[in-house]
Amino acid sequence: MEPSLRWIAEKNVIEMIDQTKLPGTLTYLEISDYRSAANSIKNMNIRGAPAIGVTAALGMALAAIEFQHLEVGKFKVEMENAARIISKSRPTAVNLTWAVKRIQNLIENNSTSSPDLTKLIIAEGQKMWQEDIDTNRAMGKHGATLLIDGDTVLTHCNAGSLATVQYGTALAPIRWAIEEEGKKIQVIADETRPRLQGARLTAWELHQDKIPIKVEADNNAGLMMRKGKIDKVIVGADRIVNGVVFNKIGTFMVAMAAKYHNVPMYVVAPKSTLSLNETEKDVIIEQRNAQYEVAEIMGKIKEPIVPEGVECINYAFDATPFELITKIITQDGVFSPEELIQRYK
Ligand SMILES: CSC[C@H]1O[C@H](OP(=O)(O)O)[C@H](O)[C@@H]1O
Repeated sequence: MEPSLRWIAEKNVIEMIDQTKLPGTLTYLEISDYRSAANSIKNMNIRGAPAIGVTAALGMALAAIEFQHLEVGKFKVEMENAARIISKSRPTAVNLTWAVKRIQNLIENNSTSSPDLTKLIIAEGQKMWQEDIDTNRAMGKHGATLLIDGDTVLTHCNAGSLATVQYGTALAPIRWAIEEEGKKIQVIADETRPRLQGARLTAWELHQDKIPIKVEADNNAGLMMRKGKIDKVIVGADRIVNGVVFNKIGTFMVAMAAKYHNVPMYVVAPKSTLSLNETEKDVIIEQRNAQYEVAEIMGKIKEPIVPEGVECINYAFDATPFELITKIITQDGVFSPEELIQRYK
């Protein structure tokens, strides 16, 4: 699976897979300014917590290029404005603001010229791009210790290569178990209404990589566990706060079913997704366009599936309490939720 985004140094642009067009067509967007980078996150051309984090950092590099002709005081003012616009593109995944803050810190800590700051920012964005891949592979190796030959693993949404620069978070242990350890793993992907990241993206990337994949309607998850057809659940995360994992809407329902059926529930997330000084009340759960996503399925159907005049509800994430989580895997290892707090708080 190729990277979901890359920096094209010869042209100073971000090239990204346009995920709104998958699985039908593989097309690419060339992003040449920071406002377009912010829009690509908001419109979910690129999505997934780590992927939008790196996109945000490279979006800041595009802003620096645009304003490097200014004297450094004015350059910094423009960069603060760019940081604000990029940061507000989506509210829930903490990787976005984490990435922007990392670039802002670099600007604050370097009293040099605008062109030199620009070079530093581009280099930092490229460094974050590579760090993401290395982190994902480390999580894959750690998480694969939890998988045995012959496992059937349920996943929800897409926390794969397309949700990161490459290799994925939740799908990383599956990739590692298969590709590095030769284990046979069957993946079941929840379609994941309303944006269908499981059906459209997880199925596409795993099928591309010849990893056994089946798609189920979201409501099948509980019965599949009751029938003993699911050995483990692995999901990603958008923000892990003290006591709660925020992830794609529907994760909480899957976690409850897993708890009821004693199916291990694993969350895979890099440290950049941790925000342990926060609690649930601090987190904004994104609400997206309900008519477009719920009633019209992003324009993929001939007519809405909801009667005209009937309002739809569309939270994009939900909150899963630690008591429903068996293990959380980061690049440092495998932790119980309690061990995670001890390690990182
Ligand atoms: C490793 S991706 C984490 C997370 O991001 C996805 O959300 P979205 O597709 O809305 O960006 C999903 O919640 C994944 O689990």
